[in-house]
Amino acid sequence: MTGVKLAVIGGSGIYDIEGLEGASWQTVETPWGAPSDAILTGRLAGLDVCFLPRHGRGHPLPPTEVPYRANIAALKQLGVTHVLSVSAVGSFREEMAPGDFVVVDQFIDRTVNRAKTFFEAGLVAHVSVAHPVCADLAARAGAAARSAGVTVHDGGTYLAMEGPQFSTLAESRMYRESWGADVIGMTNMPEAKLAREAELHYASVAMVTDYDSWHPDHGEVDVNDIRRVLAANGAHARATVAALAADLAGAAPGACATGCATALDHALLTRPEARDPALVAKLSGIAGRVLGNG
Ligand SMILES: CSC[C@H]1O[C@H](OP(=O)(O)O)[C@H](O)[C@@H]1O
Ligand SMILES: Nc1ncnc2[nH]cnc12
Repeated sequence: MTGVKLAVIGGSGIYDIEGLEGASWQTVETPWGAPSDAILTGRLAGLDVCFLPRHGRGHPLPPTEVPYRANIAALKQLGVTHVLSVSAVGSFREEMAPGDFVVVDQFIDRTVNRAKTFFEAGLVAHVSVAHPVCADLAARAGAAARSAGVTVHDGGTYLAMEGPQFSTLAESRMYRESWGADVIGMTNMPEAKLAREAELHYASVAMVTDYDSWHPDHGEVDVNDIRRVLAANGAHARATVAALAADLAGAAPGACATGCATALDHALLTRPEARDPALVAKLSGIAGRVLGNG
């Protein structure tokens, strides 16, 4: 297949992927600084694949300090078209049990301390994130996880919190009972929004590690419990990525129904004569398709 390049952003507990042919760690710089770490590139099941450990190898970066813009910009610079996030989450639903994967289809963004857009003063853009994940990539990711033997839930609302502390009991109950969230994590926002601005296909597989703090039989969240579930899930995550790569290599996805690759078509609001030339140049790697400087 031509043109498809898959990136995997590995969350907590996933700092590497195995089996890449010709694997090498590449250092990448972007106009928004360095990404979380070097990026592993190679081929998997016949597909060009990149891997970026979101928190860096050894997990030095807390969720607030992850350089989300640099991460997405670096992947775009490497020619990535499709991004799969693999993340640890707490569950608000009895049936979404530790060990299960939830293929997220909606987000509630409660993060407050992160740069959330590539488009600043001098070039304003408003993309739609009504449908924040690529429906086609999400369906493929769900099928890949099922083929790896995982219990998969198709669809779910991911509440992105700032962290790094876990939620209070009152917050946990509110997110679950009043807000209708299904899972909670600290990283998929603004990542998904930035991926949309960069016209990348983005999907998120949320690996349930705990029941947050609402569940009467499970007590509080404990990082040690999370670590244990993550260790058990590592093989499932790797098998999911391998199956997804094989699927993408075997069937050329056309334009997706979500419109990820054309998100900027009608998004730029600043008139050409009012644009900041320096920002226009800075954005060439993200928005060159519509700015004409890509
Ligand atoms: C290890 S528990 C909290 C931590 O794990 C998740 O990270 P990621 O989404 O990168 O897997 C969660 O969002 C928190 O950052
Ligand atoms: N309960 C939880 N809250 C926020 N992020 C998480 N990551 C894993 N479990 C979590």
